[in-house]
Amino acid sequence: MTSATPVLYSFPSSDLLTESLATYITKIQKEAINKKGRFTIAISGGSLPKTLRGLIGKPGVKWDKWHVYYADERIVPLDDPESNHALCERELFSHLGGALPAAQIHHIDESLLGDIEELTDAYEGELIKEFANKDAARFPVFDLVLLGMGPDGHTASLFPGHPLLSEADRWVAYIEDSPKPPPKRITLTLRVINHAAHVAFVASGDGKKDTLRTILDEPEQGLPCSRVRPAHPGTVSWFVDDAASALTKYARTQFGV
Ligand SMILES: O=C1O[C@H](COP(=O)(O)O)[C@@H](O)[C@H](O)[C@H]1O
Repeated sequence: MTSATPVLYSFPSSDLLTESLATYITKIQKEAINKKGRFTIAISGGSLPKTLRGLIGKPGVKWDKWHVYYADERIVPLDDPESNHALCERELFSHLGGALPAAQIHHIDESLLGDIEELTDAYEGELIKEFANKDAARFPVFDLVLLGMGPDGHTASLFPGHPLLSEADRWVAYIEDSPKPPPKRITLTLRVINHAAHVAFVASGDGKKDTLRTILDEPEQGLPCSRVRPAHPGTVSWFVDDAASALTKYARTQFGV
């Protein structure tokens, strides 16, 4: 089975990056809705939610068709500053005037914070409700997964050298020893990410340039981000700024949809 080759888009400013990312997401959303009447997306936390501001007020975004999941989440209350859901609420959802129904934003069950195994099963159950039997695939096929890139090359809550990278069965898995705080998290597994129709990474700033070079120029090092290669006909794109791409020799593609 062939897997997608990364496509690199690099932008001179954060405004251009966010605008182009919004255009890209809107296009994928339109294709998904035309095909099946809904759009399934998994969103990361960290610096990513802020880069989605270009979607706010953008014509053509059909929020009522969105079904949002988290690529990873920290095991903290939903209003905790460490929560990826809280971050997405603050940066995006709270600016939509209720256009994206709350029931279509699938966050962790806060009543299960004390039992990470049960919480993980419950979150996997949310995905099963959406995806099981829809396309007869063993793994869910998200229309789009949006990922960040940590300075150590981690993505979602998949960390370099961690055994979770080899999880072959689960859709959602938990980690209790995350090297980046907080230690307890859940994450989509690499298998799920690599079954998505489209995956897009977003990374910006000078602090990311060494890691981005390793990921794109030396994929054989096997950093988690390099291991994101959706199977054909899936795609993997990188939306970065010129500061982050300053060291990579990887070929740039002119953005245009
Ligand atoms: O801990 C996390 O880190 C990654 C990367 O974050 P960034 O701030 O360096 O962009 C993020 O994608 C993930 O969702 C988050 O839980």
